[in-house]
Amino acid sequence: MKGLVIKNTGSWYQLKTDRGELIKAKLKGNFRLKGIQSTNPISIGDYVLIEKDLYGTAFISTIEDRKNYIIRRASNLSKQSHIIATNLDQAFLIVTVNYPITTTIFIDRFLVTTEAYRIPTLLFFNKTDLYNNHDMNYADILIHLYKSIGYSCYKIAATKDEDLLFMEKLLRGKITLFYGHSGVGKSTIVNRLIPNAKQKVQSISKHHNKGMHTTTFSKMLELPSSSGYIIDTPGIKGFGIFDIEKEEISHYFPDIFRFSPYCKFYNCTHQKEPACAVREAIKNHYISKSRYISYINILEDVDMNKYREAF
Ligand SMILES: Nc1nc2c(ncn2[C@@H]2O[C@H](COP(=O)(O)OP(=O)(O)OP(=O)(O)O)[C@@H](O)[C@H]2O)c(=O)[nH]1
Ligand SMILES: [Zn+2]
Repeated sequence: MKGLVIKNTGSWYQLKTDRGELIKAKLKGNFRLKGIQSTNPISIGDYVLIEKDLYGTAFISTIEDRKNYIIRRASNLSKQSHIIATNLDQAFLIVTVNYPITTTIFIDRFLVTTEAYRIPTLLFFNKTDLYNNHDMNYADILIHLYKSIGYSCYKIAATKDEDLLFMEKLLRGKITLFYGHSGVGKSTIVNRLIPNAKQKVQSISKHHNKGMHTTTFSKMLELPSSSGYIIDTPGIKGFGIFDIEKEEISHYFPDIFRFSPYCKFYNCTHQKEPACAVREAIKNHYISKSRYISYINILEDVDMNKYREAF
């Protein structure tokens, strides 16, 4: 029997089988995963094969190859990673230009991660009902920028039924990761799309002092009207990209990567090298300065061999 892992409690897994049943399963004692060193060999989003023993207990025997995955370092000191989710079809980045402010560095760090993991990403500018003229103008500038790079962008308000209906259509039949700063409205959106999800919604003032490295087990929430799933990531403040080379970072900035083949040096990092086509493109406004600032920001982390949460 085949199953999709939709919840991990640490000691057992909840699966949705290909027959549509919900079952609990355990991991076989001798189960080993080749490849990534991870604190959790099985993650939500994994497709697994299940065997039942004589007593009817279900065991996960095999895991199918993953299309992609998203990870973070298990803790600051550890070299091990923690897989947050696998086999994602898309990611929704929820952004607000105010209440709270989402910076372009935050947006770009997330986009680099999803580019690296080849996860299509859509941007949703939420809380538009609260925007004044200035907020709306700024949102439009950002939307213009990110659309020109190739990302779909939408203005929404979690309070508007038609916006939720629109989101729901984009979620149908897909596994979607929700991500965004604390307080941008992820739980509000999830609760309205999935009325029995009961994701905690907090007032803005209570959003401080949330534990950054508490190991939360993410879960997949099934949409009532379709075969889609949402992965909410409460408490997770960043993902990481492991083993990335300096020269590789610009590959995950499509707008910068477009120009880098024309740099004099094939391994140009677009900082101080002569005849750099990327810096020339910035000068001529083909690449936005804010994107270059984010690029340098990530480069500096790699330079210092520093693993920082991706944003
Ligand atoms: N006016 C307005 N308020 C919203 C909107 N979306 C969310 N809110 C409010 O913003 C606050 C924070 O929303 P949450 O849904 O808890 O935010 P979150 O992104 O889930 O935050 P974390 O769980 O900390 O990651 C709540 O008070 C919501 O009612 C919106 O579109 N318009
Ligand atoms: Zn260059």
